[in-house]
Amino acid sequence: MQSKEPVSSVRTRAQASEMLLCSPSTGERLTSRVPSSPPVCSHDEYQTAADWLRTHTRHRPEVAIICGSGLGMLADTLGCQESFAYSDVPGFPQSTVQGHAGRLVFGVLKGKMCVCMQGRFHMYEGHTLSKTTFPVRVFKLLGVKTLIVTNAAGSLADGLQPGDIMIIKDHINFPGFVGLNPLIGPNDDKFGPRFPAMSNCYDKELRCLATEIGKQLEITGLMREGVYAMVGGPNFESIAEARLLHRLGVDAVGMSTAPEVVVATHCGLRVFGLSLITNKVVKTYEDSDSVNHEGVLEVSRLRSVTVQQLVTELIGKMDINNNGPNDAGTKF
Ligand SMILES: O=P(O)(O)O[C@H]1O[C@H](CO)[C@@H](O)[C@H]1O
Ligand code: HPA
Repeated sequence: MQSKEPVSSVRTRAQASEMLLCSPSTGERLTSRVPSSPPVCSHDEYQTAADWLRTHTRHRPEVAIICGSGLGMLADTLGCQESFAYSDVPGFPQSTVQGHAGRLVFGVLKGKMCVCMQGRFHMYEGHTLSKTTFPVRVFKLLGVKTLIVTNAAGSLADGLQPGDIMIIKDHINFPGFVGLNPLIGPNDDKFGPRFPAMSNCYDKELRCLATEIGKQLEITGLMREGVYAMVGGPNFESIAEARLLHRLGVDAVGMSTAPEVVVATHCGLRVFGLSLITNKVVKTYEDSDSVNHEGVLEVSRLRSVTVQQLVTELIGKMDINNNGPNDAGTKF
């Protein structure tokens, strides 16, 4: 049966969900934004940011690095630096989390042109997933071929201790299970296919290379491969949640990375990821320990030089022209 409601009073889905965010008594807006996937950024928005950066720097990066909590010092190692505050780059959101400076740093590392995000965006900050992953597509438009993601994470695996480095072999994108995926919305065919495979999203060759470099740096005792799981945050896990993750085979848990990697893989970037283990996730009711962000930042800073050495050597030794198994050819 057809609705008799006049067209002008038919609410769009966006208007209806907007109304749910208002107080039923006063009509006052209760929150500015919920982290659901749409609205998505348009191709023009990514292009505008990329064009702006091209006109403001002569650097043409081939490698992009996203620094996790407390790991921003990685950017300080770049030579011939040029940097921009996120607030100056069109379309970039703002970093709101301590330990994420909010600067985009261009420079050279071991002869390779790099761009480094000193601070990332998280879904729990209230950014849409499209905004959370915005820089990744901008990097693609700038000509980046390889993305290196780093994060701070809590360990569930018995063999992983605070200060250890976990090379990410695979991830579980828990928000994606409930429809919080950065690729939701109309597919932008210029970036990649509607249904991208995720079975090779952490490049095997780069993982092997990192393990070899770990041997040369004599840090193999600190390193192992594992599965990272993204949860929405911002609260840390309850004990029951920690036990569930452990039973599911998760080695380390954090509140980032998976959306960036999904978007990078979708547009054919080769990805390397590592988690710096900053804490053990509390799994027993007898354990009186509890995690906090300050402790996470402290461990990150203590290990940042080692992470820096590993990433620097990896960039130096990686073959920039090998785009890995996900590259279907650049469309720009
Ligand atoms: O994943 P990164 O950005 O390293 O940060 C991790 O550290 C914060 C919690 O201390 C969370 O944001 C978690 O995701
Ligand atoms: N849980 C979730 N995110 C984190 C943790 C953790 O224990 N440590 C650092 N980021």
